[in-house]
Amino acid sequence: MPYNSPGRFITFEGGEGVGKSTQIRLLAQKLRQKGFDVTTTREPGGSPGAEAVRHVLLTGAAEEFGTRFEATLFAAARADHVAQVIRPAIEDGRVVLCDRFMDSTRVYQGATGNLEANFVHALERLALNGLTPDLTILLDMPAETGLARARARDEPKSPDTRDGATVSGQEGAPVVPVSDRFEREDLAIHETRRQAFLDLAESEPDRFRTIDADQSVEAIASAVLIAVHSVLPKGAQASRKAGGQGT
Ligand SMILES: Nc1ncnc2c1ncn2[C@@H]1O[C@H](COP(=O)(O)OP(=O)(O)OP(=O)(O)O)[C@@H](O)[C@H]1O
Ligand SMILES: Cc1cn([C@H]2C[C@H](O)[C@@H](COP(=O)(O)O)O2)c(=O)[nH]c1=O
Repeated sequence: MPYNSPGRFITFEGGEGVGKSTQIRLLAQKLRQKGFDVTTTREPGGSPGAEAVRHVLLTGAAEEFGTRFEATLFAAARADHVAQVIRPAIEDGRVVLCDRFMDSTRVYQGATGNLEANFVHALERLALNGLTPDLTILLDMPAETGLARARARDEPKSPDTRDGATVSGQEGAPVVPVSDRFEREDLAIHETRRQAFLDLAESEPDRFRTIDADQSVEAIASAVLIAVHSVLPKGAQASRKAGGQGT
């Protein structure tokens, strides 16, 4: 998105349970207090069509058809999400905060799903249609710690009440199982994903900011805010109504 447009697109990436939803919620609150109009969303999902596909992907119902099939479903969901929600929100001058985006496909289906790079790139080009995040926050921590957090979050709750099954603005979205099909994979695979995210961040230093997620919620939130300030439109907050409603 051109920097003379007030809209911004910020994605959060990282392994399981690293605190993406927590930080998006806190950042959205902070930005709204500053007067920005904020849209929070997530992948897979974020639009009615994509939310329908989310359930198929996360239950593992598509797994038996192979990684190409799953990756194509992720891309179909993303294309709808971009067209129906993300691009219109950015064009409307909103700050869009998205929980996972194209880098999750690069890592989960590409690096650990053994999908050929040209297949991943072709899907990405179709789904994004020219859009790229202004900033990607990578929350990094040992996979074991993130998984433990995710499991502690999920365990005491029934599948129907999982905190985090929906993100702000997605209430009423289809319920997902307590742990998704990817989360259940071996620790070694999750460690490979961690390294693949770090490699992506190193290869695109202008887009990525990597933050140590093995700190207090507050310390991470401060680091996130500093990173986000570098891409926010200067002076835009003064011209926007305080407390703008995100979806
Ligand atoms: N800095 C932190 N320290 C300790 N616990 C945390 C921290 N940040 C988040 N948590 C807790 O860890 C759990 C996972 O956090 P959260 O749901 O935000 O992660 P996530 O990255 O969105 O997870 P997922 O990958 O499963 O979507 C939650 O119970 C949350 O309250
Ligand atoms: C966008 C995207 C996601 N995934 C995987 C990563 C996670 O295991 C789940 C999403 O669940 P979350 O815990 O609610 O973040 O889906 C993927 O494999 N490929 C993707 O493109």
